[in-house]
Amino acid sequence: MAGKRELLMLENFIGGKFLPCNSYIDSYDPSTGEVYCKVPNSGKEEIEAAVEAAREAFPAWSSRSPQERSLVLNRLADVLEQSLEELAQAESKDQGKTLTVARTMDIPRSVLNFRFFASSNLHHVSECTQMSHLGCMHYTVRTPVGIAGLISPWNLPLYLLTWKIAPAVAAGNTVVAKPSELTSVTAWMFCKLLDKAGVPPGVINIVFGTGPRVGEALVSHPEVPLISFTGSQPTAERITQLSAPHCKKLSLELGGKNPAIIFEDANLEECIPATVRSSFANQGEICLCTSRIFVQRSIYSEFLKRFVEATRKWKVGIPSDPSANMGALISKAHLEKVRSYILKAQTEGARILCGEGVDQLSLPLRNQAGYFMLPTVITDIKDESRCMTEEIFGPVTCVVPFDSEEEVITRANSVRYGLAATVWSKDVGRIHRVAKKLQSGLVWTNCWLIRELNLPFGGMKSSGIGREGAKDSYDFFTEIKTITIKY
Ligand SMILES: NC(=O)C1=CN([C@@H]2O[C@H](COP(=O)(O)OP(=O)(O)OC[C@H]3O[C@@H](n4cnc5c(N)ncnc54)[C@H](O)[C@@H]3O)[C@@H](O)[C@H]2O)C=CC1
Ligand SMILES: N/C(=C\C=C\C(=O)O)C(=O)O
Repeated sequence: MAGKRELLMLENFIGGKFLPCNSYIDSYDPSTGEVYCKVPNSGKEEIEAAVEAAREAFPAWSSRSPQERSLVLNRLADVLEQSLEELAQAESKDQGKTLTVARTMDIPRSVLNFRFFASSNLHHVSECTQMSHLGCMHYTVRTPVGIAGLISPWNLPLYLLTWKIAPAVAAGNTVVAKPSELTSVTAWMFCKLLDKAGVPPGVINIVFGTGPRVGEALVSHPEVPLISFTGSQPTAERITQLSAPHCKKLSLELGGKNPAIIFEDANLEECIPATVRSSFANQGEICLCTSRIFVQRSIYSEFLKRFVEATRKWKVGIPSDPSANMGALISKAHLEKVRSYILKAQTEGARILCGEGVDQLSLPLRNQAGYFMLPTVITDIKDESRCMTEEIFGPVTCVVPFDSEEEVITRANSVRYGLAATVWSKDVGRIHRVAKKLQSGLVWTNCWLIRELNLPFGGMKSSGIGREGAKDSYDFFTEIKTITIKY
């Protein structure tokens, strides 16, 4: 008889120490549907302890020079990089994404997050103005805000967690972070590296558990003046309510319903593979993924045919399969939610051209209870349909025709979200016109997801509040003060 498999037991990391918790939550391997890990089910008590540790560490950490803090961040990048393979394996197992994506995107970007903010933090300048007629000068100073509360989602676990931790600590704050309870493993592994990198105890505290229990305890804590959150719009609404009595600083990076606009002069050789990737990368579980594809009518049939052919080649496989383009979705509940959108579209008269319900998924026996589905293309669907207006956050994309530039801008802007758009055309004038009129925090033209970390990242409308990036993150994680000197 096979022996009982040992579960991975995570612990909170508070004040430089790993601490057990009174209760635990099951964490599943999305590629098999089996429980393989136990995550602390923390609450108020653990948040109290983490805030206390962060409070104690703050005076010394915030008094260090930016150069000294940068040295620590660079060491952290180095030790993360030395553990790249181990972290990639763990991220892929915990999240369901392919090992290739974890190896080439998630972990390298986590390393880069520390290197990038270690460097950008050395180059901030402040403003100064003169009032010579009054014998005055004025200047601004920035100081760290204090204890930063950071809440991250499950789609890019270590990547998005470090995108918050790095700028927060670079600016001199100490942090209490709460990763998603669905994907906590790499955050816990990251804690094991902090001492080696010379991060003092209490500077980075990580508390695990669910949103309603430990997330709300963190958001409501009166000594945490700032919350940076990435996740869903309903959770952002709750965080906003809980923060309001304390007037907390908020950065909210939320979902999208991102359009791709493909004009008749687009280079389809480049556009089709890029749009397959923008629709289905990371199982469609990236807030920047395309989910509404508008194609100019004169090339609509040709595009659709070639797009469906290319989608059918986007291989779903077990995460460790090097030839797989897509792994498993995050959870059973999420898989069911994504599938329910496809059923809804069908009942509204839309056509499913490939994927769910049309093609056959083939998986090894051991993975048949995993949360896999095929990339799915929907057409003949109305702009008002739920599939065209709500964030699905899975491998599902809709393709519809359009006639004119003005029309497609109105239709692209007709949803509540405004995060990322892509525009495909060779006409430079049109690209500038359309990009300017799109209600979207990011517009990629003739490409997708080329990131420039220096520049603002974030969304309009229900896609969020605030921006992240070199200067934007620094502004968010510091308080500004204007000082007047009369001489
Ligand atoms: N980056 C994005 O745009 C993301 C969007 N989503 C969207 O949200 C949908 C639901 O996914 P969820 O995992 O439920 O997202 P979520 O927004 O509930 O979870 C994100 C993080 O917030 C925490 N959280 C949840 N409730 C909280 C509360 N009341 N107070 C404080 N923290 C709380 C979670 O524990 C997690 O760490 C997805 O289907 C997708 O549409 C999900 C994850 C990332
Ligand atoms: N925030 C998300 C993606 C960010 C990507 C980046 O900063 O490059 C998300 O999917 O939630």
